[in-house]
Amino acid sequence: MAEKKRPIIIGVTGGSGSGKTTVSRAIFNQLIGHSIMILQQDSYYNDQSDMTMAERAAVNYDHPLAFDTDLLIKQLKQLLRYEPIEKPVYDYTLSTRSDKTIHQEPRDVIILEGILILDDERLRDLMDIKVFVDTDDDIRIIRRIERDMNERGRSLDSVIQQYLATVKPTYHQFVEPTKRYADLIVPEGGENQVAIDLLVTKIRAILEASGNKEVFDNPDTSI
Ligand SMILES: Nc1ncnc2c1ncn2[C@@H]1O[C@H](COP(=O)(O)OP(=O)(O)O)[C@@H](O)[C@H]1O
Ligand SMILES: Nc1ccn([C@@H]2O[C@H](COP(=O)(O)O)[C@@H](O)[C@H]2O)c(=O)n1
Repeated sequence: MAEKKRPIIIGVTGGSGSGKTTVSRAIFNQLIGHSIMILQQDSYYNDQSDMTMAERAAVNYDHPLAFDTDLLIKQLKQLLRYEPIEKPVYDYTLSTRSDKTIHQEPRDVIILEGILILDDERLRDLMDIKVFVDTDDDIRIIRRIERDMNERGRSLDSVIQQYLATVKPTYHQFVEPTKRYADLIVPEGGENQVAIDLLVTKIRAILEASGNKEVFDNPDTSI
């Protein structure tokens, strides 16, 4: 009996500021016209609406327990059955989930991106390709300072304090060790065109092997 078609999941991980989002978007952009989406693990940070801002500021956001991984797995399984999901929306300035959700239709290719997606065996087991974006700590902290001050409403002091107290030690405790689960380790992130081309070629091959050569005339270009 022919195997039932199912979406493929590409996991893209690495430390904060390593270039995960850049790599994911580069893959997405090369496959526009195919049925593809990006799902960010950050959308699945725990809802903390019952906590004070002081309590939220004390949370370690780089620890596996900061995420609602059960919800992420539940929604990934829905997408794998070609069912739509109501994706949570995370607010970094308030450090909690917004009361809005985004309706997401299923797609043939799911790029799952986040710092701890390879830490949980249940998530690893759902992935077809696992990628670790490898970027030195000093480059990542410089990028993070710029990003958190410009986009996440943080002060320089708070970024440095958080980096030294939790981001850096937790990266070395939980994120960096997941490199051993990766099929591909990508130095230089979004600038590594060879790695991105290899990934896109592999994804196209998987899609063709599964009889999925669908290309849309009016592609969905939103991420
Ligand atoms: N290879 C690269 N060279 C220079 N800047 C990069 C590179 N990759 C990413 N960046 C920049 O670094 C910042 C963080 O990258 P991003 O992809 O958002 O990282 P992550 O998703 O891992 O936190 C962004 O401003 C991005 O434009
Ligand atoms: N309320 C929060 C939630 C998360 N963070 C930090 O975000 C980082 C993960 O996002 P990337 O896009 O950088 O991969 C993670 O390192 C958390 O420390 C936060 O600061 N506040």
